[in-house]
Amino acid sequence: KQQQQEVYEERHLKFISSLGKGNFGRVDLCRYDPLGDNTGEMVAVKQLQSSKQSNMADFQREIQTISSLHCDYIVKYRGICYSAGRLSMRLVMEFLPFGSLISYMEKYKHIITTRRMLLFTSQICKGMEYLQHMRYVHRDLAARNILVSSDTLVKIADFGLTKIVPLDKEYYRVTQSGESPIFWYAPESLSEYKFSHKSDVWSFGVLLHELFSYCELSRNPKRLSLHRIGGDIQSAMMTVHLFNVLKENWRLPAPALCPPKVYSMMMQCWAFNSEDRPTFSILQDLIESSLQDERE
Ligand SMILES: C[C@H](Nc1nc(-c2c[nH]c3ncc(Cl)cc23)ncc1F)C(=O)NCC(F)(F)F
Repeated sequence: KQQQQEVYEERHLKFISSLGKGNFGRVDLCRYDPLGDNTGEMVAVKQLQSSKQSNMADFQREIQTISSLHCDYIVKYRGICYSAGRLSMRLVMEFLPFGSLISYMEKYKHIITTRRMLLFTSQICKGMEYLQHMRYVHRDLAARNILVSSDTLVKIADFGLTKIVPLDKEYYRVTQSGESPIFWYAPESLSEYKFSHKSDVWSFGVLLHELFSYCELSRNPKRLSLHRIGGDIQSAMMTVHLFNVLKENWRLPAPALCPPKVYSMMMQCWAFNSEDRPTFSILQDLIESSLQDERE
């Protein structure tokens, strides 16, 4: 078993390739190779792009969050690399070789079974149950933030927008909207910037829609929503128009070939009133029941 390392020395962290860019950060594939013989472990290393004060604080919080999470269905924290000289530090995480769920589904959509998609759904739901137990609200649950560890294991990643729900309230209210993934947002998040476990359940429903649409770009939530509200709306009005069509009970249409029980699950996640949405543990039962229906 790989030992849990806390501090990584920059001189042994060998850059291999860039994995992608997030809101304010960049993630690279590196080999941590203290022996210098290319036998070291592969790791995913995240660093800030802009050293703006506010981003530094958010990055510190992201590190604080991910280092406190210990769950099979959440990407593992490995440690920290303090860059000599540069004031910013780097977050070292486990590297998941199969990449994001979006690229995985595009590549394997012709051979992946409904049963396997329900297994992935169940794992994400378990990860979210754990996150809720820790009083964290993810706020950016989407297929782009799910990583594939193997053909039978996916994990939740990217805790850049994650917040802790205060003890005396059931929700977290955000001040600035920033780069908002509004097409994954619950109505109360669109209208009042309120985020809770129940808004994470709404986003989980949208993620389910992505998954059962095989993460096809032509069927993605943003494109389908823009088609409904009219693509020429300027962005400031987008939130208002999206809220209004949701208020009038428009929802993302059932993906082709989607099992009725699965679409029904999505629709329950998309209850307009947050208290009418199922908890992640109720969703787990619904997923188990759908799994029974799907013989491999
Ligand atoms: C900015 C980075 N983008 C990407 N990362 C990876 C990746 C493969 N394998 C990985 N193993 C550990 C990590 Cl942390 C990332 C990757 N692949 C493609 C990307 F575009 C990222 O963090 N994305 C959020 C999330 F991790 F949820 F997908």
